[in-house]
Amino acid sequence: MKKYSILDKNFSVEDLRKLEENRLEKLAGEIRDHIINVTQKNGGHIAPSLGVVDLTIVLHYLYNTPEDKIIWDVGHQAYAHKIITNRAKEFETLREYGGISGFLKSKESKFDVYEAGHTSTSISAAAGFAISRKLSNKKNKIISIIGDGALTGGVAFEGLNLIGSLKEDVLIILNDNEMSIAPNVGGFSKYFNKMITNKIYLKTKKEVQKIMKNLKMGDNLIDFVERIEESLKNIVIKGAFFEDLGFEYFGPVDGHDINEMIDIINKIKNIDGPKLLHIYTQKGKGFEKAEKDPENFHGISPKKDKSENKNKKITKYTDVFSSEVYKIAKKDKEVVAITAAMPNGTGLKVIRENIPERYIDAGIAEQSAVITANALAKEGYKPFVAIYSTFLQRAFDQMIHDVALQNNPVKFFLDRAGVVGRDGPTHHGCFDISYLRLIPNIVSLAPKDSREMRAMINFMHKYSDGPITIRYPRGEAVKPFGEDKNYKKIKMGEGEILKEGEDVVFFALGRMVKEAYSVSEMLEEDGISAGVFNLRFIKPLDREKIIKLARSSRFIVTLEYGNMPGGVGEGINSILAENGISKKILNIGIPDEFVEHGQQQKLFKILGLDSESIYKRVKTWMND
Ligand SMILES: Cc1ncc(C[n+]2csc(CCOP(=O)(O)OP(=O)(O)O)c2C)c(N)n1
Ligand SMILES: CC(=O)[C@@H](O)[C@H](O)COP(=O)(O)O
Ligand SMILES: [Mg+2]
Repeated sequence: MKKYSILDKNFSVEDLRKLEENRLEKLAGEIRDHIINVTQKNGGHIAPSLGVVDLTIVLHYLYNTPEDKIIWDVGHQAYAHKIITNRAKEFETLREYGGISGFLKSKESKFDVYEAGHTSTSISAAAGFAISRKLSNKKNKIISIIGDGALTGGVAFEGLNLIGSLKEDVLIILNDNEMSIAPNVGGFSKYFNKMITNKIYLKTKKEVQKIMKNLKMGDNLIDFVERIEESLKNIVIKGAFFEDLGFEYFGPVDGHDINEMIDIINKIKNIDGPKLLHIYTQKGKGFEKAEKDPENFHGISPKKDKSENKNKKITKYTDVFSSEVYKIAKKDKEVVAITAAMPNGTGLKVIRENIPERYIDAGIAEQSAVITANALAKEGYKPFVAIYSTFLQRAFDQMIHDVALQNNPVKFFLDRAGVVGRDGPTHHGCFDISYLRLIPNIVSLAPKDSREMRAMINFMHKYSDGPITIRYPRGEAVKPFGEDKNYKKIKMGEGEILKEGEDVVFFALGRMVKEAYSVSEMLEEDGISAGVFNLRFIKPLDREKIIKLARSSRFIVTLEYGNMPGGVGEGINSILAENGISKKILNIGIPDEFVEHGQQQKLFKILGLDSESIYKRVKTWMND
């Protein structure tokens, strides 16, 4: 037998399949070490990935991947999959610009058969692959792995519903670790828990099956079995939820017992039709700190970021939101805080801990969270809904059909707006400016700095005419700057003139106001008089001041931290066109393409959004 090392450049998935079963545990240890070492340096989803190392080995050991398709839900737990599928060395570049992605990427490997980043898509994807397999007369296997958290997302159930009716050969593996990012919530979570812990149920089910097997026609035992079944009805019927949907249910099985998993998967592999295998695992398995605190070790920061910020007192936009919402909620009993499974990331943890009666975690169910908030607002409550920009995309229809159409005063806090960094294109919050601008009735804000953000949150709290949103980026908040004597006076639809200038005027939004301000100072040094207008509102735009300033300037530049199609730049262009103002206009923002993963500041620069790049671009453009 060839000696193996997972870091050996030539180690391949074929080598794994040649290993004796009793060597797999050692391999699991080696893979865990590699994951721990790399994530300590680069950051990343350490706990979810450590939890499924054993399962990943078993799947690649038993199945003929990539012909047999393994679909990972989210993909944040797929580090072992990457390492096993011939990327062990490259894994050292995890989440670096140009390096290995933190999620699945088809262009990275043919083993990454389906890309994700948002949860709960793996079951519907399996349905698509199963239909394709049938239409093309293929025989490959299809396996989806979904976490208990991801199974709180409605689309997962839509997928189950479809596969159950298709009756195709698909194996869904439910990886149950009782954790979403935070402890998992909701009825299903309790239900799974019961299935794992209810040993009586498991034992008795086996007993009943044994009795049934030995039963002969006309046997008096029929009465006896019926009585047992009757008394167990509740439990057995509950356990049969997946079976009623058309799946054969197996488990629960210890997801760290490689031999047991090999055993059961070998047994069920060739059973036709939809199957669900329930495994239970420990998030963070093999790394003590992560096992003890899986919530904080769900995803960790890169070492570099940690050491850079060690002695710095930084205030993040999330901190500003968190402290402000807490202050407001303490005083106002009508405030209800709502998250879709992200109490930590959004900063709502403080409400969970201090005002639990007015804290709702809807699960990974953005659509449901938005509808719930809408009904609460209708009843006179003040829902503060905190959802990342990227995840609110899931609830686009609810924003239109429920909230905006009924014009209820729901307050939305869109964290991670703009480029988030290492998570990459599935997570960048690039589209909210465009997708919210097109919806009637919704007022939207973006703060230029932390002080303005506080003022805006208080403005939102008092605003009761309809839905209102605010967007802010991931990470450190811009420190208060500018004259800004009137910062407390946020008035509906009014922007703020920060600086006047006749040569060029910058209409800047949110995070970009600071850059515009710096560029204006650089231009002043070149003798170019530059004005800066802080838009404050994405919608409604301050038409009056925009027209006035545009008329009094020779050049116009718009700046936003979001994708440009449908953005504020386009909004300003149309205001100017409507008013017959024809001047040279430059729209700056994120171009109409997906942005790769990498360090946040680096991406900001690559996109040309930093003041140096803008300055150079504007100077060239003015001279063209
Ligand atoms: C639509 C959507 N909302 C929120 C998230 C953020 N998120 C990523 S992983 C995760 C928890 C997933 O839990 P589970 O599926 O049980 O996987 P585990 O991390 O426990 O292995 C959440 C909430 C997301 N990726 N997609
Ligand atoms: C996998 C996933 O979707 C989350 O874990 C996400 O990576 C969190 O992002 P933040 O680190 O910005 O909270
Ligand atoms: Mg989980």
